[in-house]
Amino acid sequence: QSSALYQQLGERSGIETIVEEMLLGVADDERIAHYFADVDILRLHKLISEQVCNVSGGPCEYTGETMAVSHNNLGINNADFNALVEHLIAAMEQQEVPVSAQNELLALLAPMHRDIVE
Ligand code: HEM
Repeated sequence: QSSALYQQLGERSGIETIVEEMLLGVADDERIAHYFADVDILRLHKLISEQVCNVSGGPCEYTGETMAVSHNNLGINNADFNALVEHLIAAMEQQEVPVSAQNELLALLAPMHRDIVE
């Protein structure tokens, strides 16, 4: 049984759209785009979609690396983290995800901050 949050995010296809929009925003944001210059974006899209699906209570397994390993030595700071979150919020707004569900997802991602930011 999938969670209410997973459903409010639009299930698998809604989540894939949200993550795609987020990555498009990131790619267009000179504050943080440079981090992604040499990254396989299709793979990243797949992995972040899996992860969002999984943490939101959907029927997905996350097959990527831990957040600590994958962000190790990238030098990501608080402002970078907040910039990416801005694009995530904008993408959820665009998909008309209710604000309460947006906040629920952000609360589930927040604990990852300590593994991502240096
Ligand atoms: C809650 C916030 C974030 C989540 C959920 C997240 C999630 C992920 C995931 C699932 C991966 C793939 C892991 C793997 O390769 O197996 C990844 C990789 C990556 N993330 Fe994040 N991330 C977040 C924040 C950030 C921020 C703020 C930045 C930089 C501004 C960033 C930059 C990167 C880069 C550059 C990679 C690719 C690393 C590589 O392939 O060498 N991430 N992230």
